[in-house]
Amino acid sequence: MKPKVIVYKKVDKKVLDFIQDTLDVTYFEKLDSQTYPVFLEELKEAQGILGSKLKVDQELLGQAPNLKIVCNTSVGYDNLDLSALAEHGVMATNTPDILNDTVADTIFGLILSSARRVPELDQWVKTGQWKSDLEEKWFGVDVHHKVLGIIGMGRVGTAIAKRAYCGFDMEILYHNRSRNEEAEQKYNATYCSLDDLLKQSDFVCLMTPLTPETEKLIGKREFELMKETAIFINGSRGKTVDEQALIHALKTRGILGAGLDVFVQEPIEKDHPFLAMDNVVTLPHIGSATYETRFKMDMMAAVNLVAGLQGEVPPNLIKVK
Ligand SMILES: NC(=O)c1ccc[n+]([C@@H]2O[C@H](COP(=O)([O-])OP(=O)(O)OC[C@H]3O[C@@H](n4cnc5c(N)ncnc54)[C@H](O)[C@@H]3O)[C@@H](O)[C@H]2O)c1
Ligand SMILES: O=C(O)[C@H](O)CO
Repeated sequence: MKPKVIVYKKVDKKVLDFIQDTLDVTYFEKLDSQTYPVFLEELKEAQGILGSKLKVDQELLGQAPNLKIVCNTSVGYDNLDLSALAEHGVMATNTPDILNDTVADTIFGLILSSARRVPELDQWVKTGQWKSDLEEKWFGVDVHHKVLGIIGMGRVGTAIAKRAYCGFDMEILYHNRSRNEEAEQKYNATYCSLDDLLKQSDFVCLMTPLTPETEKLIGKREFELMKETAIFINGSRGKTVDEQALIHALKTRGILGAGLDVFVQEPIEKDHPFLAMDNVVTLPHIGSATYETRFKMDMMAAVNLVAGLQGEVPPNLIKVK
């Protein structure tokens, strides 16, 4: 008998076929109020689950007595309680590296669109306001030859540094848990303290995982250290930033603007202050959301699932420190 698994996100047929070759799949295109109770029922038998964002904690694991592996289709795994997983003897995997370039492209989209005010000007043109030469009040700021500060110079951070250095002649500062030789040697990145990075950067880009140490890493004090002309970019997780402090910094022009792919609450509340601010560019957590990359992430998660349930070490096993 094939081991039972649950896929709880929409995946390409090729991914589903690959899993079904060796495993007995229950498939939910999404989890919502209708499908979640059925998912919980199936979880009692499931040996593996594949999907994203689901909070996997003591409570969920308590309802999954046969579970052996949880395959996240994301590189970030702050939705997983690693110590609870270890306690229950359940493996977990993620999808690193294959999304680096796609996410770095998204981050550059945010940098460019906030610096050159693309969404604002798009609306200005489309609402018929372009009737004469552009007035100075609509000008943006340059990106090229500016200073980019990257907090979290890991896999994605390094791909951002590559674009900044090779494509935009930017000077790169970074702050990280350890030195990143590749970024230093290939992209001339300079390691510095968090405070020096905040004081000197024209663009501050946050790309750390969400952990107890990085929760609200950037708050009132940090925004006050930034230049009044700085643009803040968040591609990590919403909770790495104190959103109230960011709102204050933006409203009081303590910083020039922000480009955000992630929020404390996703989807964002419809009356959230960011949505009424011209100097904020918002994206709906689309860092890796291209057809090509999402397909590769799903297939990578599927390979992990199959390997884990065939008694192999899954290629992207998350190590519990
Ligand atoms: N917006 C998106 O769609 C999207 C896409 C991919 C990744 N992400 C987020 O970005 C994170 C990073 O992804 P990655 O693949 O580059 O991970 P990574 O592990 O390769 O890099 C993260 C870096 O952050 C550093 N770091 C961790 N804690 C730190 C701290 N307290 N201070 C300074 N640096 C610290 C680490 O040293 C590491 O170099 C993910 O965990 C995820 O949350 C978001
Ligand atoms: O961590 C990731 O891979 C992205 O944020 C998608 O969830």
